[in-house]
Amino acid sequence: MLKVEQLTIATSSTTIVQEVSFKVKAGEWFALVGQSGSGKSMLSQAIGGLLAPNLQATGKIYFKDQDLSTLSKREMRALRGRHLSYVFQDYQGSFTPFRTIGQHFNEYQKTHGTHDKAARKRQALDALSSVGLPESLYTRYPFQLSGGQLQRVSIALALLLKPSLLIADEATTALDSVSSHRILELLFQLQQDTGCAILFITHDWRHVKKYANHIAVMKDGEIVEAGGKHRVLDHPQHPYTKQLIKAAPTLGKTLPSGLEEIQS
Ligand SMILES: Nc1ncnc2c1ncn2[C@@H]1O[C@H](COP(=O)(O)OP(=O)(O)OP(=O)(O)O)[C@@H](O)[C@H]1O
Repeated sequence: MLKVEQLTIATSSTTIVQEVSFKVKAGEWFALVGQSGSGKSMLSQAIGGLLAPNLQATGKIYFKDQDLSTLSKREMRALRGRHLSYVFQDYQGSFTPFRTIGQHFNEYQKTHGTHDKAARKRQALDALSSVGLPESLYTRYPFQLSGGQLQRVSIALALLLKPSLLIADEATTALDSVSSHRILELLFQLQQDTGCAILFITHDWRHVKKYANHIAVMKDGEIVEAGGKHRVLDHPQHPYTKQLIKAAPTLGKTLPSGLEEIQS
């Protein structure tokens, strides 16, 4: 579904992401972990054509076998939202303060071609209830919602058009642990329901352990190790992966993945 090949991202003076390659399969929960500043967000932005203008990307990104570098800005905009969407850590920044939640849905739906007004409203109300929110929030303003509710709305918007890939960049970092747990359970449920793949960027190994199928570990702009969850968590090869896992006491004393040892 997503294939990144030899992707390098640089400014005129510094290389930030260096020759990164990986694949995300349909329906998979792919976790990208690594220290702050290692280039995870930049990588995720490059996939959707969202890099800042001072950054240059080289290499190839294929989404469903289509080379994204061949798409025009317009085609890329159409792809975002419909086939590939994002949930960001800074969910507040995705909302315009003096527009109701309903208006946010409306605008998004119009951009992506749902022309019938009644159908838009019905779809938006259904989307709110799919993320466990009451329909009454439709007429509220973003600042009248809690952080957890607002992040639910951004998930509802991100999944509205049933994308096949959702990029969740530190989606729960700004939430308290109860809200964060609920949001992840919701994402997991929605992933089961819709079959979308998730590229999940996180610092939190508990979430990796619980939800990921596949893990890639990033350090200083490079993927230093990647593999299935069991392999990476229980039998890490790279010293940096070993160090990160060791520093995550919440993984417990049994096998870090919590799975049974593989019998060879
Ligand atoms: N537009 C930009 N121009 C130059 N450098 C940038 C730009 N945006 C980000 N950076 C730098 O690129 C590096 C990688 O940033 P990025 O946000 O991808 O890291 P990250 O791994 O996602 O970190 P975190 O986990 O803290 O979110 C950082 O050193 C950051 O300061």
